Amino acid sequence: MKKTPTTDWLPADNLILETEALRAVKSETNAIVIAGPGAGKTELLAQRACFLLETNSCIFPKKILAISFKKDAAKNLQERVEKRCGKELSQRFRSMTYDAFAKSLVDRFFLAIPELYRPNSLYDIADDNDIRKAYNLAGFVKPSDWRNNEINKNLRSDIARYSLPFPHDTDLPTERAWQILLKGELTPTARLTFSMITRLASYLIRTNPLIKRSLQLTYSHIFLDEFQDTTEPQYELINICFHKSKSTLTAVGDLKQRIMVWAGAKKDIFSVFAKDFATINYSLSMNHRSAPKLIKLQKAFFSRFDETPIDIKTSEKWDDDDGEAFYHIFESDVQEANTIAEIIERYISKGTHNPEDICVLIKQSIPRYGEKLISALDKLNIKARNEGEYQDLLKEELVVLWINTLSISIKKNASAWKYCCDVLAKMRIIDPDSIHINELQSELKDHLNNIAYNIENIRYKQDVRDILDLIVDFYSISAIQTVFTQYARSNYIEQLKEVMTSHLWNKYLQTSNDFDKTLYDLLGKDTVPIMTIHKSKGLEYKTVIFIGLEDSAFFDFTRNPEENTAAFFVALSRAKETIHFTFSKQRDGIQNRRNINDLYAALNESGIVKEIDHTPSESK
Ligand SMILES: Nc1ncnc2c1ncn2[C@@H]1O[C@H](COP(=O)(O)OP(=O)(O)OP(=O)(O)O)[C@@H](O)[C@H]1O
Repeated sequence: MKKTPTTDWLPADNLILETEALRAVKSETNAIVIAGPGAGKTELLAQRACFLLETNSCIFPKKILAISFKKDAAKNLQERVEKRCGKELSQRFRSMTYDAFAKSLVDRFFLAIPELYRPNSLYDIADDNDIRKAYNLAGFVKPSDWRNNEINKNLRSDIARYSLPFPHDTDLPTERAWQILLKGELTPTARLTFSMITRLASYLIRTNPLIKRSLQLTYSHIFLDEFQDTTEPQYELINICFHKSKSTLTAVGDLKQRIMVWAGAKKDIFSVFAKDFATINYSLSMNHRSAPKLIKLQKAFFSRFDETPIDIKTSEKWDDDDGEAFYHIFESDVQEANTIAEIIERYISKGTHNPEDICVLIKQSIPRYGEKLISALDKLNIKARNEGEYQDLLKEELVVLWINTLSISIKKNASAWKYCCDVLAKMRIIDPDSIHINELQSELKDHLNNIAYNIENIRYKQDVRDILDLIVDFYSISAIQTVFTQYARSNYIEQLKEVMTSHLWNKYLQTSNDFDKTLYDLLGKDTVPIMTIHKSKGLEYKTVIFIGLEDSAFFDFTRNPEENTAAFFVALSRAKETIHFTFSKQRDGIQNRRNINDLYAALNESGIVKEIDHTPSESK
């Protein structure tokens, strides 16, 4: 294996890293990298992976484990590393979500879980309904309370707070609910939330020193992305797995983007981690993403956070006066939808933007803030959709396999063909460069003909389901479960099949039975993404349009100003060149901007936001 001396190593793709970033990339100790939006935190992790693998600082055959929150973030990082340092080296880089990491431990070492805590069967993922029912069966929640959101939230966090083993005399209801969910007393199968799976994984590692040892021997380096959002159960797992080990941990994050405290993010995570793992801290000062004027806008928010502000530098690719921000005032959400749709149409028809370059962001409810805009865009023949519904689905390995296989069944597509051949070779344990690959390819071609025939004969929704089954049968369910270990336990494959069947069938009808267009639409091509701020984390767009800068969108601003300000900060920091904010005087009643006055104060302080009042002059 070729090895680059550490002194000769240069960042991949000729990227220039600021001094602190380069130090963090080459760090030999546990480290925290704190940096604002667009500073290149994700890029830094990709470069560090290249450094460790290319210089063999991650000594062969040891591996790197990268843990993110969202499936798309984990997948993007995996792809970035593969692109930067090639297929062979990147085989020693494993990027997954916290949920997938915990679940893979529970699934792989299922029988090592002590009997009392072992799920009774293949388990499903529990939702709020399951949790309520479990507490109810345990005698602690009345069905009449079921519709109370606050109760739901508390039950979910009680379940998450409960660390194993039993018993905790102080919380018998939760202990009983745990047992009900674990042993499938509600349904034939056990139902677990991801926080329960994470607690189970921690308990498994705590009670099995050999598994812990093998984990530490496998992974010499651990990356933790978006560290500011780490919850207590997640930190417990990381700590149990790697505390006092020889593995080196690198955590990257930004306190200004901490928007998951409501979901249990640990507020003192950086200081606790720094103490437990004796970290060296690095701080980055570049923003590679946003134009200078938008950086000015972001800076106006810095004083709102409990963090020492640093002087952010912009990329040299911009001119000083690049970047624009607009604040629109509308009479009603109908006027808002029509005007914003026209603005989007102008961007697209001028040729400066593809639909995917524009992102519509909403604080919470897409039906309330986005539906009218979707209809107004539809009238202009512009597709827009709630991207959050597709984001995770489209990153599922099995979904990627389905889509690629379907796509090469109907027309040539070199990258999809290569993907399917590579996966098939892996499943059949055949070297892609050996002569046996020809047999495998002709087997795949026969199968594709069969699928193409079935696609041509789709009449009912069931036909779509059958095609997905056909594909699973061809690769074989056991091979899928071996290569994509996340499907090893639980009936997740069945759930995915149902969701995919519905999406494909609906789009097939919408596209007048054109299966090629069906796939194109499913992938969100030529479509304006609409999503909540939480779904936009880590993403970036040429233009961002934030709908509804109003009190009711930030309904708990007064109680929780910091997290709400952080949410707004995440939204505005997704934009590369332009951002629009809207305020509508009428949206299901009169809207105000009194409680969120501080957000407006910051926009004003920046001195760059242009106000456009669209209300008819008689009602101003
Ligand atoms: N050293 C660099 N030189 C040039 N461009 C870079 C560099 N590092 C990152 N970028 C680019 O800047 C943008 C932001 O990078 P990245 O997504 O890694 O930032 P981040 O710190 O993770 O952002 P956020 O926290 O806002 O999600 C991306 O388009 C990335 O390709």
